Amino acid sequence: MGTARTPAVEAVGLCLRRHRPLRAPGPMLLADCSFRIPRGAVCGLVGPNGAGKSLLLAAAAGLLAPSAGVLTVLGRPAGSEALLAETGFVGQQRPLYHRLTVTELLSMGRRLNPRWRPEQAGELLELGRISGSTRAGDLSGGQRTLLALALARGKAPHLLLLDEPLADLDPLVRRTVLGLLLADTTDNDSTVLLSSHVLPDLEEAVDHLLLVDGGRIRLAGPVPELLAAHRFHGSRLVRAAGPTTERPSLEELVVHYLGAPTADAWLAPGMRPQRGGGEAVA
Ligand SMILES: Nc1ncnc2c1ncn2[C@@H]1O[C@H](COP(=O)(O)OP(=O)(O)OP(=O)(O)O)[C@@H](O)[C@H]1O
Repeated sequence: MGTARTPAVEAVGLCLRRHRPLRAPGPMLLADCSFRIPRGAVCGLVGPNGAGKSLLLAAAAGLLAPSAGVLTVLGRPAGSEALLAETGFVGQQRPLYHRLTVTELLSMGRRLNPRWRPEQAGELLELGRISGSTRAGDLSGGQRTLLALALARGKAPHLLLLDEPLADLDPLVRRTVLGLLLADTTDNDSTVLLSSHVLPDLEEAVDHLLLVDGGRIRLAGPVPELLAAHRFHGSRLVRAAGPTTERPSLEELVVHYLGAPTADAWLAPGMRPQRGGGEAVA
């Protein structure tokens, strides 16, 4: 495990190409992404459909190898074996063994994970009124999401990577799940990186934001810093500090950047990776 100052996730010049065996290199899916997410953050990952959010999460989970650049998770190269116990990943497809019951899956989680916390898994199952004897394949979509989240959270991981975990949860459950994840950052010393298109939910829960578009990082920073660096000039959003009354909401800021795909990227100083001597990567 890294020191307290080691970022939870750090990418320097991260590139990912479409893999095309025995053919010329495929198109670039993630291009020269550089950012750092500090420990303890709840970081929202946003961007349009096809932006590269799932790829970034899968790369951090060690499921896709970078074509170039460096991706470090909790101070180790992404994909290191030691990170298996330290990270929890819930992919968009929620892969579960459909023929196994909830109890069997939980027992597998307990046997495979040295820091298994049954109560952390149990809280999420209760939210979905999920019984242990049900086969995973017989659960509803939202219940399957809660089971996948329970298996990831039960590991008490130091980094949770969640791909659209809120999409099929009802509003009350969504709010409760976000509250639990937020509490985990203190109780478990964990960091959460979660992708979502539901901006009002994110606005309440996240303290950091990463906006990806076309495989590139467009915005990265603590939410208060991002908002303070922009202001409304009449109805136009401009990049300049101003009084709090002229600052955009998180949703307005994200929508502005999505509608202006050629606008320069803005990375808060604390989210730029540091070179060896502490110099920030531009
Ligand atoms: N396994 C794969 N092989 C090749 N290309 C892929 C693969 N998965 C995704 N892509 C491509 O990479 C790009 C980014 O996809 P990704 O799934 O990361 O988008 P996303 O931001 O998560 O989108 P959404 O919000 O729609 O889920 C898309 O152009 C997609 O076609």
